[in-house]
Amino acid sequence: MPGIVEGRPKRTARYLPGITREDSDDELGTDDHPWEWIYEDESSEPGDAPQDGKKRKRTTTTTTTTTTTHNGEIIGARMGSFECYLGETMLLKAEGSNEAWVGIICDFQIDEDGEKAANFMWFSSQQEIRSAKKRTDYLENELYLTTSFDVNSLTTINGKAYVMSQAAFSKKYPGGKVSRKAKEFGKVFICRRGCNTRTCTYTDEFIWEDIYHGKEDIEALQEMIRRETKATRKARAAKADSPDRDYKAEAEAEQDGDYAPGLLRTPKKARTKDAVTPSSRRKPGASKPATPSSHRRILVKKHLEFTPLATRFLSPLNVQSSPYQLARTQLHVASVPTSLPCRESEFSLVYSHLEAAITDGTGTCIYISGTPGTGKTATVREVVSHLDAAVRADELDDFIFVEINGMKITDPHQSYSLLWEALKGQRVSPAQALDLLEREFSHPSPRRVPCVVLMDELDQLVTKNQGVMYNFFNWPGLRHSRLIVLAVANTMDLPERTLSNKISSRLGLTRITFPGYNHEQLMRIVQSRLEGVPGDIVDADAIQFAARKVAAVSGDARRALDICRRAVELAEADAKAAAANSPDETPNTPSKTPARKKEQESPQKSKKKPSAGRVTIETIRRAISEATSNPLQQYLRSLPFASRLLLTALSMRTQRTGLAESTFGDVLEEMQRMLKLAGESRPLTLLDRKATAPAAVNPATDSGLGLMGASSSSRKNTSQIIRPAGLSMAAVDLTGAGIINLEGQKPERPSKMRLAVGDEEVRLAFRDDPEIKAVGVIL
Ligand SMILES: Nc1ncnc2c1ncn2[C@@H]1O[C@H](COP(=O)(O)OP(=O)(O)OP(=O)(O)O)[C@@H](O)[C@H]1O
Repeated sequence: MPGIVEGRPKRTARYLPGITREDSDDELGTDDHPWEWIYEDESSEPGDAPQDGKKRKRTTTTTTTTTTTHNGEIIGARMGSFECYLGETMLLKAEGSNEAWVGIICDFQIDEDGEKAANFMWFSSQQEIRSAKKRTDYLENELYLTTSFDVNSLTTINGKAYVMSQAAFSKKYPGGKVSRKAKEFGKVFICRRGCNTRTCTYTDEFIWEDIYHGKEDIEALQEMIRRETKATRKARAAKADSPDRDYKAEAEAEQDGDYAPGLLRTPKKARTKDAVTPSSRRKPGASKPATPSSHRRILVKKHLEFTPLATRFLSPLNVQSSPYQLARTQLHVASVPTSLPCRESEFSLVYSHLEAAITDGTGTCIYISGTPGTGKTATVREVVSHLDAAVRADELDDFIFVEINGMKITDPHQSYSLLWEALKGQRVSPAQALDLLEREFSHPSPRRVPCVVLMDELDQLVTKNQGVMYNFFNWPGLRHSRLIVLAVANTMDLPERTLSNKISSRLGLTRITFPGYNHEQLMRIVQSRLEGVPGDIVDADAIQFAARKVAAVSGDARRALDICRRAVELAEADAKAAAANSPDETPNTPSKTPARKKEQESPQKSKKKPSAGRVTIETIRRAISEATSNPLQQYLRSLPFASRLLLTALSMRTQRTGLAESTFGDVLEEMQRMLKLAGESRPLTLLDRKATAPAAVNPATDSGLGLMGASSSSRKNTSQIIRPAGLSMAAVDLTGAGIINLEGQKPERPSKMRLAVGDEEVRLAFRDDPEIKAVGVIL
């Protein structure tokens, strides 16, 4: 097991947070003995509570595969003269951490690493309970029994712990303290409550000696804690009232980790978390995932009856004085829509994966891919905000959320620092953070709150050795991490390309692909953004026209929204101009104009609506042509062919790989590929106006910088060339104009290059370029 102390525990004083305790090496002795199983002898009584200190007849073995030679169950383990039994309370410790844990042995088994291990039911100290729900009445050495289990190697055992009620403690230690000289100093704890540490809910007070006598009580104890800590959770409150409620079935279905008391009694095969799929781990009573359009009522705790003025939220309807302003605001890509039409199934899928992982306390990695503007980020954020609402409504266990955007950090390694800060609130360097995260995720910590990480623009987090991507994909699979990674990228195969097929298939990513929107979907998206805008200022066919134009190219909602927003601006300007010409016309209320009134009263009579102040097909056309005739577009279109081809190849490469950065050599190869395809499908009509000496070069056989020959001998007549020097010059010119960023003064094959303008600008500029089309490129 990574990170856990192997072999002998260290002889150092260790502390349970807030509770001083001694190291227990004295109990385990100083010699390195192997751990041996202790089997129940047939003549011994099954289920004796080991805490009573009775000795039983037993047999032992040091091998892990000889269970068949023993008829009895494994009831304990021995290292030298130290023995521990099922149902006993133990102290455990972990390397690199000051923490020590107290847990009850529920089961012996062989762990995933083939080591002798035990499944522990944990106690928690009050320091480890997050949030403001900490109790204020805790005692110095008080522990809360939790519903969390964890399998740990026996080598982490550090001695025995003694748990008792407050009354028993006072009776045994009338002075209220365990003497420093006593053997059990630092190992005696009071337990009077159970706690669900992830929801921070507590059971009523109990008397430890009444409820726990030994291993036979574990199951009932678990059920009691689950029942009592759940009773305050609204989603399950109704169930608690049901007389038929089957706590045992629930307890089994809701196990943290894989342990179900009574189910796993032999060490023959350690169960792994992969044995159960996330969907089959869903609780029978768990709420169904909400879809954005389901409008599920989320019960949010209400503490105050009034909202202080300073934090009152005003609806845009109250602050937007005109329908145009409202439409512009709602169509803006930065505005957060109330729902995401056409993404219901993707929302459900992401929601159910996340809900299951948070509930089960497991890690998972979901890889989300799709072309730009297909709602990947918006959907994930929507899911997280619904999950957050569920937490606040006590329907879901608490979780931490952190967003890491590859575009917003200067160095991919900063992701480590961001994650550590989200987990612990401490700022450390990336190298330190990596070290701390490695330790954190490889150590058991049953109280760990699940962490959801959105890694957006993943392609920007690619590093030379792919360390960042590998770690973020790998950590969720570590048994103790409770890390849920949502990796968002534009291409489906980024993990395979950057990490190799072998590694990425081992990582077992859950993949969700977001397809581009078709025109009907884009129409619905725009229409939903215009809901509540008074005045009917946008024609339905105008929306359809915009949607069709965008769907034909990209299926990008961002682009459709941008075009429509610009069209609204144009219509608003028209309305203002019309109002200036006619004092009766009020630009803010187009429907109140006499012409509009008449038109609304008898729509049949006036077939053609007056366009001033409305968004019509014509307005959309203007918006599109404006977008395509801005100075950047004009500049791009006026570039020489070599530059246009270079940019096209770079854009193609960026789209194909999902990586913003390519080398000059990669881009040349991309051109070679394009030309080869074009050469196969149609005669080339490449023109390099700067070329002085046309020459035929076969693109299929030529390589390197001389690849730009256009044709084989059969197409000699149409062949033109672009010289390597032309391409290098084009790259230098484009760098100077700020269109691309290029590493170094002069392009070499390994020089890195990337677009410094939006990829969509390049596609827009050259989409209808006849010479680019002739190369067979469909942008
Ligand atoms: N189904 C939808 N309904 C409403 N708005 C949407 C929908 N899908 C996308 N949008 C809007 O389109 C814009 C782009 O969406 P988003 O950023 O989620 O796309 P993305 O797929 O993450 O793109 P990129 O890969 O470029 O980051 C946002 O303003 C978002 O609100």
